[in-house]
Amino acid sequence: MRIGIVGLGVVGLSTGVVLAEQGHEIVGVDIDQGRVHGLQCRRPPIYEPGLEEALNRNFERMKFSTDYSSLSDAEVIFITVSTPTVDGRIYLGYVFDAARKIKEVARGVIAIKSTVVPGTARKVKEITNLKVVSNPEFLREGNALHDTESPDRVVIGSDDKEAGDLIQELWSFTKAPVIRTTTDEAELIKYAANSFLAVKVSFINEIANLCERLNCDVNVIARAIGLDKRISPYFLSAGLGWGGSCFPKDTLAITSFARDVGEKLRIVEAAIEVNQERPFRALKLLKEVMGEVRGKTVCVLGLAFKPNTDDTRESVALKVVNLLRQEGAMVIAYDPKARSDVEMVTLDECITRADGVIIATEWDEFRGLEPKLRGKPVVDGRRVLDPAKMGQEFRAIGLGVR
Ligand SMILES: NC(=O)c1ccc[n+]([C@@H]2O[C@H](COP(=O)([O-])OP(=O)(O)OC[C@H]3O[C@@H](n4cnc5c(N)ncnc54)[C@H](O)[C@@H]3O)[C@@H](O)[C@H]2O)c1
Ligand SMILES: O=c1ccn([C@@H]2O[C@H](COP(=O)(O)OP(=O)(O)O[C@H]3O[C@H](CO)[C@@H](O)[C@H](O)[C@H]3O)[C@@H](O)[C@H]2O)c(=O)[nH]1
Repeated sequence: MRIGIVGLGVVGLSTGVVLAEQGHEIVGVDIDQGRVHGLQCRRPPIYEPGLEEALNRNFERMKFSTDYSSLSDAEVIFITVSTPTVDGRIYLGYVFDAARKIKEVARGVIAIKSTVVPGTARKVKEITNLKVVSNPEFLREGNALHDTESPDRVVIGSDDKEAGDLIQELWSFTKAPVIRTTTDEAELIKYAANSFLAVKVSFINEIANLCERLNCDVNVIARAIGLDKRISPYFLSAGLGWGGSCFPKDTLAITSFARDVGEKLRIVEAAIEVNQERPFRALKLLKEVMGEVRGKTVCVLGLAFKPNTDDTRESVALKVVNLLRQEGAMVIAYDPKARSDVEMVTLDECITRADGVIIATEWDEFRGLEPKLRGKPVVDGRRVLDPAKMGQEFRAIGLGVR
């Protein structure tokens, strides 16, 4: 099948390479000239494990362009453009812009993969007069290709049976359970899933706060409650909180959307509030072991919002950096992949030069650093170190002082 992809970020590219691997012809369109040019030269614009290799393997079946007319004979067109939150509300301008341009050139079925509030697919149908299916994406960055090939479920929201059947057929190779819904329900499923996961992390972070007051370890609590199948062990890692390109914007988008239709999502709003406090928590713990940070050099280990990505969007690590700077500290940082406006140094230099250290992302490289870090004021914000191997000047999220 000839498949169009509009928006070549992590979602568009993962969808593209995975469907190309299944033998489909892919036409990718993006308004970002640099991004398209890089892809034409086999260079992905982002770091995602396996992406460059998959792009090279399937390059013969993948075309990239800034010109929407290349979508003219595509049978299915995925919309995978950004849907940022602006002033606390979802901004759908990129989706509607894509829809208007698709309308000019194409006749295929539109499948919306971007995360959008309920009612958006119906609006895209009004704009384009084409068949529109909501097919939300649940991939995680760092695992994007695996999650696209082997999702836990495929959600297909469609008010037109034939169009829904076509998209269902496209993903049938995944063997994942398929949930057929209305477009509004499919759109809401995506927000309910992300909100639930964000709530789960904020919940364990509140228990972590309590553990710090007591002689308790949140990891012990999380392990024990996670063995209850109804709770499950996933998304129970206490730390500096959730960041990234999805949870922060999606929880804001759905809470403001809910308010607009007359409902307050109190639990999701509380989860946001808990999350906003996380960087302050890191600073509080650091001050406990090194006193005021003014005039001192603090090393932040990890800038990406989570390991195995170079993505720093809404990264809590960067919020910690800003907070340290506001307090008058000089900040240096090390991250295996991510970059920022902070002075970047090697791992060894970061540790040697620092008066204090905060571990902000749980890169594997940071495990086993106890001998190098012992004796320095250290805050383990992601629980990668063994507290038994650290000295007095050590604090960890969710660990009471013993
Ligand atoms: N990042 C994730 O892990 C993830 C997972 C599931 C769902 N989502 C959702 O999928 C969507 C895309 O996310 P992403 O992280 O891939 O985004 P991204 O910002 O990395 O990429 C989006 C791309 O869309 C392009 N674009 C914007 N407007 C366009 C237009 N009118 N025409 C053509 N191209 C246009 C941008 O130039 C950019 O290259 C968002 O709605 C996001 O919430 C993201
Ligand atoms: O136990 C946990 C799990 C996650 N996090 C943090 O939560 C954030 C999000 O992590 P993760 O969900 O792994 O990353 P994303 O790639 O943002 O993926 C989420 O957001 C995507 C975009 O909507 C969805 O498709 C995915 O299903 C959903 O997991 C990160 O900052 C993590 O550090 C924790 O603090 N503790």
